[in-house]
Amino acid sequence: MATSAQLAIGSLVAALFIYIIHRVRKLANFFSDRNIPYIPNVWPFGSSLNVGLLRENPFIGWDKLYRQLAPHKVGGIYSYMNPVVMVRDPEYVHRVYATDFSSFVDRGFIVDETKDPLDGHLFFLSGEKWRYLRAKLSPIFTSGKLKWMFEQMKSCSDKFVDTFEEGLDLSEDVNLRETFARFTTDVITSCAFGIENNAIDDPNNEFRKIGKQFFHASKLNSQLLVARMSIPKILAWLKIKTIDQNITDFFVDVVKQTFHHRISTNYVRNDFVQLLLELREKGEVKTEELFSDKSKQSNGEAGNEEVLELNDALLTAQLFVFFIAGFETTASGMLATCYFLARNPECQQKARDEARKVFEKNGGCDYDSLKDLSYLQNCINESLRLLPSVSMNFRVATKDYQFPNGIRIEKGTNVVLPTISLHYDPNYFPEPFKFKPERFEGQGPIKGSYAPFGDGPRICIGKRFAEVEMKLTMAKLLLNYNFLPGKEDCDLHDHEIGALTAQTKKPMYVRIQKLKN
Ligand code: HEM
Repeated sequence: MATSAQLAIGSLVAALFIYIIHRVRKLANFFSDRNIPYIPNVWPFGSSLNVGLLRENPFIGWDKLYRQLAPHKVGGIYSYMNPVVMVRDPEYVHRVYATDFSSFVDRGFIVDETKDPLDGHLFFLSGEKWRYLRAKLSPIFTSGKLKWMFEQMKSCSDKFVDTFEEGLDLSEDVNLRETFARFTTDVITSCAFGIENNAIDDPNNEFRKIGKQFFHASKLNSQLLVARMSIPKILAWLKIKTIDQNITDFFVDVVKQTFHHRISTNYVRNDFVQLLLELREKGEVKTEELFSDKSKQSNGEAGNEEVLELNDALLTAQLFVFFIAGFETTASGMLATCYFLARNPECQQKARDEARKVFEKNGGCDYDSLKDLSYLQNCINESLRLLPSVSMNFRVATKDYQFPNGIRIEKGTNVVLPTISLHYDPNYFPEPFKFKPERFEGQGPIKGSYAPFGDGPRICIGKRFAEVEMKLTMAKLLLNYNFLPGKEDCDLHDHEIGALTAQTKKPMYVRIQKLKN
């Protein structure tokens, strides 16, 4: 005879079993219950078995699902057990990014900045905290402020171009990934932390080592990032950290020392540290531009009510994200631009002629003359189309929402905006694998189809900064060097499995020739 304790345990196990079955069925029927076309789950690996088994880069795997979901405007996929809504139609994508932003404010990360001090940054924060911080930080990225710190960037750029050949074998095909990563590390450490770093010359540079460690392409790394967005509650519950402790310690220490030095010596420098100290002291950074970015224009609700204390921990987290979000993406953009210009010599020559004209007219390149490098800008845009540093963007529905075609999703549903897939879709970019900078002339691509920096109020805050950095440096490189194709092409559809930013498995080799001036 079973005792009452055994009966109780038995009932509990049975109840748990029934609950699990119910949950699994609910998840399995998630899309059919809502009449959303979907790619079934290969339980429990998700809609793409290769992605689930860590045999393929998640975004390249999902790009295939994008094509399988044609012609639907909205479709469903599973990331392991988690349903994710993929928005395929550019008009709908634009709604999620911009028009209906108030229903898609967040990326869906769950952070506890009290436990992980570097997690409380703009990229991860949600809701009111994000709104408050974005409104406070936007004035730091205005055109006026970039002009103010342009000299720091220019001096890194001059040094980089002057020493570009050092350590490179110009008689061989060259992979410039590391070269550009060292350069962009120096720019961001100079402009953000106010430190004259020297990653260009020193392969053992501390910032470079930390950057490499963070972006180390491990399968676990990229799965963790996807998991942080698709199953954030489980990760938070399991207390899984995504930033190694030594990285946290490094940044906390660097920022502490820098703040201390600035305050104790009254040293003033045109950089982000200075602006953040101003923000901490006065609660705001004065800006000369009324609408410094899209977040103020379109969400209108950019909060002023203090929901976050602008303390050292919060400011450290922002400097950390400027570093992490700023160097690898920009290096990847420059690498892609070099690679595609090398394979398109006429475009390269046209960009060089334009740069020569601008530099001759102005006796060099100042901040204001960068706007005259419009063809080069189109070449960079086209390179970021063919290899967007960030392959896909994420949002979570922050309210129940109905798409114009009647599909309804509830608050809390994960949404993916498939940047790379839209960039490769011949409906929006005819002959998608041809390098055609002229696509960006006039009206340019249709709304929602092109978003290497995301879009709407949550668009990349460093877009302008990155564009200035890339344009200035690419122009100078083109005036001094000719880029030729390497022997082997890379495969745009085969990315490193664990890379957080886009990274083709075969390197993007180029050949470099010094120009006789
Ligand atoms: C070519 C270079 C870059 C690319 C391609 C890039 C791309 C992106 C993308 C796709 C997003 C997500 C936008 C969205 O969800 O709509 C983003 C967000 C962000 N980026 Fe960048 N980025 C670049 C450079 C930078 C730089 C230089 C910085 C800082 C100095 C930066 C800081 C940030 C931050 C803080 C966010 C979060 C913004 C928010 O949530 O409000 N990025 N970036």
